[in-house]
Amino acid sequence: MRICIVGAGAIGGVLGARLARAGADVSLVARGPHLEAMRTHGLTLIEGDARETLPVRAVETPADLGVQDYVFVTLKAQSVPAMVERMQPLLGPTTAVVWAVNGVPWWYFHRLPGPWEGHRLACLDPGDVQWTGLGPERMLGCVVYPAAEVIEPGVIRHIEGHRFTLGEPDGSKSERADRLSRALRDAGLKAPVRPDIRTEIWVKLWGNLSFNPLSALTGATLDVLCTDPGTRAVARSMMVEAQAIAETLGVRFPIDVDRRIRAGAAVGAHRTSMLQDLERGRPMEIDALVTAVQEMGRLVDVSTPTIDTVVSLVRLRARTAGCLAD
Ligand SMILES: NC(=O)C1=CN([C@@H]2O[C@H](COP(=O)(O)OP(=O)(O)OC[C@H]3O[C@@H](n4cnc5c(N)ncnc54)[C@H](OP(=O)(O)O)[C@@H]3O)[C@@H](O)[C@H]2O)C=CC1
Ligand SMILES: CC(C)(CO)C(=O)C(=O)O
Repeated sequence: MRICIVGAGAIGGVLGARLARAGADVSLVARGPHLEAMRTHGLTLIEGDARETLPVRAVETPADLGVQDYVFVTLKAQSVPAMVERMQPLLGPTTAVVWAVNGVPWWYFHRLPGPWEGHRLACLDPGDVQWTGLGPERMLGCVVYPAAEVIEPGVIRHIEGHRFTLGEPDGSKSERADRLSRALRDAGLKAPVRPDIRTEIWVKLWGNLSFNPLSALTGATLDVLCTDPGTRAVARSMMVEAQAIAETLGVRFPIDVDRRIRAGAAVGAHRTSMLQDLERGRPMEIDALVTAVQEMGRLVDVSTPTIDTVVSLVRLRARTAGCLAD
């Protein structure tokens, strides 16, 4: 089974190191000093007090690798369109593309029974580049629960979490999802296959759509955002608006907003990935995490006053810091 990880930074690095350690046929696509470090010294994974360096196959050009059985996308959402053409040599007729990216996926409405089946979200896939170039039928949903960080080139700190929940967009039980789940389990990760991946996406997204922009606006860590009465109230209102959108689209949340906020607080003094991107002067993942939810609100006629306010504030924050993705 040939597995490729496109965008092997923090999350892709955890996956790559775990799969390589388990003896899987895995290749990593990366760039810059991080790629050079992995080529020269191997990929170092730090988990708690354990530090291990593994030899990995790491390349800059996907064409060097040929057709794969599974291609994990672990890029930030806004980096994917520019990679679509370069990914073509990895894709054969049966290749599954595992969408391990936070936020609303561009294929959200693919095979979603109901009036919006096949609808395209403009802010996520302008010009349908991903829809045409990757193809929604290749997509296997994946909700990423671990937290990780590239602390220096070639070195990943896996902070917590082991679950990569998988699911087919049409909710079917498939051999490709089961096979990948077994491979991830063999690598010591948790990879349950769920019949309703969109519910999982929304539960994770609840936190990202509110905590991430609020952290970028305030500089606060999760524990503070979730307990300060002011930011907690703003996050809660955004989550309630998002819940109304998701429920209109048929999602039934297995937990309530307050439990989700408590789970965020329990992560502790963590700087969200959006805050980290802002601090490092990197493009912020605003559209997949927040703007797409606003766009879905317009689609299903649910008003989103708090989300609208936060979108405009965080976009301006990103623009003034030079961190607005193109
Ligand atoms: N980190 C975390 O704790 C969590 C992240 N997520 C989600 O997972 C996804 C991945 O995030 P994360 O791993 O943190 O992101 P990272 O930025 O650490 O990893 C992405 C990697 O892709 C590389 N890259 C970007 N463009 C290209 C290109 N054209 N060619 C080759 N390499 C490229 C980046 O390189 P460069 O650095 O040079 O840009 C980077 O190394 C995101 O959607 C994120 O929201 C989900 C849960 C937790
Ligand atoms: C906070 C965390 C790790 C989990 O919600 C995350 O997804 C992010 O920082 O973007």
